Amino acid sequence: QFVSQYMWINKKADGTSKESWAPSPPSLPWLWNGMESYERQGPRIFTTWAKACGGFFSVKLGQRRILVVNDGPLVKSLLVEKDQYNSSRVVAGGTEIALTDNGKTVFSAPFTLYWSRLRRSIAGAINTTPAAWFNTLFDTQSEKLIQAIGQAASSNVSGDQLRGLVDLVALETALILVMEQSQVDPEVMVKVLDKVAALEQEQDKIWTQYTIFRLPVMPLLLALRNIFLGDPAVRHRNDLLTHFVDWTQENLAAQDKTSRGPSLSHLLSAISPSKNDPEPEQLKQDEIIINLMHLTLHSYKYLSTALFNMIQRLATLPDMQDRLQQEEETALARAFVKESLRYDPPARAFAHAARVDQDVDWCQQKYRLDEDAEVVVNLDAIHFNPDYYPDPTRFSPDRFLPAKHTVSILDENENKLPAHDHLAFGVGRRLCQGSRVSEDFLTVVLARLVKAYSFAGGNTETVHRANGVWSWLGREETIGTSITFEPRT
Ligand code: HEM
Repeated sequence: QFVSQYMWINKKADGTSKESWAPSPPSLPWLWNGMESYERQGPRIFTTWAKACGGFFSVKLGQRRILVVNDGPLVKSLLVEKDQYNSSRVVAGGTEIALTDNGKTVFSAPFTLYWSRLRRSIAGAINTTPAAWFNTLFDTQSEKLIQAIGQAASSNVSGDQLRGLVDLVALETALILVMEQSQVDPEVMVKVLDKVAALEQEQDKIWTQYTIFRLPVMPLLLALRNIFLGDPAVRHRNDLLTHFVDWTQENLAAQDKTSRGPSLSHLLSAISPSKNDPEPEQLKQDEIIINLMHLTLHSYKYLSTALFNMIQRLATLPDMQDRLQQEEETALARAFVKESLRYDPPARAFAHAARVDQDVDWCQQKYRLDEDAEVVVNLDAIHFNPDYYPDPTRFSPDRFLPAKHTVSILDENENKLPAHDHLAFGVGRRLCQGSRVSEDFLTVVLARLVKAYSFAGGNTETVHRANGVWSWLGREETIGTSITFEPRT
């Protein structure tokens, strides 16, 4: 592990020399390398470096070497066509290790027979849920947000207050989707939100960041601290887990089938055999609970971030509100959601790691990609490529209205046709399993909100947060400001 984390072996298995690393940004400071710039700017700094080094480059953040991909077709080649070689995950840093119980959740688990049962069950739970059940849920949750805004002390809702309301609705939606919990006391939800915030603060701390970026000596110092004082990330995680233990036990004690179909807790605790796996070893109780918790937190945090981003932006666009409000169908609302996920994806970068040493072909050159090296997909560059998204810095939902003659952002595009898709939900084997449900949820909430209120104010400036409880790459969110909501009569 030490060798793979701190040193790279320069020979191939056959004894010949490996290719060189892809070009790196010039003049980065010794030891820290690109770490400080990344911490300040997030993935936007990758786009700056891409201008100097090209669409595929290599950089060290601290002592963590990553390979950054800024080009859709190269993403396809590495993470879709060679997905069996490039779909593992490196779990690093106290909070990520604690939250995944050292790589045991779906977000980090490898693609072995044992863990593939987990993915099958999650997909099964989502796919067997009738569309009508989702429609009712999304209508109810939209109504709750509309009412909560209406009950706010004044029609001018501050940024923080709106974020709190969006957080509550997103957390409740996630709890219903994943944990089947539709009656959670709002006070308990506030406690859960506070505990997530405490976990995130832990991830923000400088020593956690130093470990993530593999600065020498830090892992040793942290291990010593944990021996004498305990690991704060584990403490916060266990604090959160108490709720999930209770909810899972409640679910398992209740009837298996509801109007929705089998519950995720039941599916995970009694996995049915596939043809390759006639007698599956069942997941252990602690693995089930940590997965349910991670999935709930992922769903909550991303739905909340995406929804808050959208409301803030829509508040700045009165003409778009008029168009949306007149719409019978939801095609424009859906296009708005897609454009918002292109423009402001909650995860502006995500990483898959290589399972084997290999060469990468890029611009008639071969570059090395070693086992355990991380391939980081930089959406900040890919989602703003003018060859796929004409006039890319203009926020324009119309580009996602159904049209002929479009391409995928993952395909070569000699004719410069517009793209019909985005990568906010990832790609390849690790593609987000909640992508369809999430886009549906966001579309319904947006369409209903704009029919209930006209709103003004809002702010579209975003900020990079180091704390993504599921990933060292953090997340990007709108800072937000107050919005005035006027009920439509
Ligand atoms: C706006 C909302 C959401 C966004 C932006 C989002 C985004 C993402 C991203 C970027 C990944 C990593 C993909 C990769 O590494 O290629 C991911 C993974 C995942 N997401 Fe989501 N997600 C959202 C909501 C949800 C919801 C609601 C669920 C389920 C109820 C869900 C389930 C998953 C699962 C299971 C994975 C792990 C896939 C794997 O590694 O096998 N997501 N998501």
